[in-house]
Amino acid sequence: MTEASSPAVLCLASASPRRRELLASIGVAAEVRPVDIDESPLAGERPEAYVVRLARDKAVAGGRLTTLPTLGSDTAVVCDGRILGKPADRAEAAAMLRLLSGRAHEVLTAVAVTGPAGLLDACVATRVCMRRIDEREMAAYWATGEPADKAGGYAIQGLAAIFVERIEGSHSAVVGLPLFETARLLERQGVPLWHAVGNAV
Ligand SMILES: Cc1cn([C@H]2C[C@H](O)[C@@H](COP(=O)(O)OP(=O)(O)OP(=O)(O)O)O2)c(=O)[nH]c1=O
Repeated sequence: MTEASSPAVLCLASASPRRRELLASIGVAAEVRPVDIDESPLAGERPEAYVVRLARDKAVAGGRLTTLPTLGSDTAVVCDGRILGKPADRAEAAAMLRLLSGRAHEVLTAVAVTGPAGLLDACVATRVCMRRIDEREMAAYWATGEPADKAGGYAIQGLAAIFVERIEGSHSAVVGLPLFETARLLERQGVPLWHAVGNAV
C-alpha cells in the first residue's frame, strides 16, 4: 500500500499510522508491512539500547518481506529510569499520567533502516515538560480512547497537547519518527527524497 499513486521507495515495517503519515509528510511513499517482534526489555537493558534494538529488529524483520530499503522504529517514554510502553488498561494509563504530571520526562525514539549501506540507526531523545494533570482530567482523557495505543499513555499531537508546556528536541520523534534523522538515514541508503527527484518548486 502506498500514498496516492507514487511508487513505494521504502518499506515501512510498522503498524503505526503516525509513522506512515510522517513519512508521507516529507514526500516518502512507503509500502506498509507491519511485523511482530518480541518487545520485552532484556534484564538490565538501558532505555536507549532497548529502543535501538527494537527499531533494528523491526527493520530486519520487515526487510525479509521486500527488496526495498526497510525502516523500523520504536518510541518509549522514560521517567525516573522506567520505560513506559502502551498502557494495558485505564488504571495503568492513570498511573503513567500521575508519574508524568507536573514535571519533565524523556521520549526516546529510535529509527533503523536496512539497505545497500547495511543496517543504519539513529536515536533521538526529547525532553517533554507537562503541567499538572488532575484525576478528573486523567479519567476524561482515558475515555477519549486516545491514550491506549500510545507510549506513555498520551499523544502530543492530539488532545494531550493541552498538557504539554514545552519540549526540547524533536516533535516528530515524540509522535513516532524523527524526520530530520530519518531523512539522513534514507539518503545514506540511496532512497530518493523530494529534492533529488526534480519536484523542487
Ligand atoms: C509519546 C507519544 C507516543 N506516540 C505513539 C508513537 C508510536 O506509534 C507509539 C509507541 O509504540 P511503538 O511500539 O513505538 O510503535 P507502534 O506499536 O505504534 O507501531 P510499530 O511497532 O508497528 O512500528 O506511541 C504518539 O503517537 N504520540 C506521543 O506523544
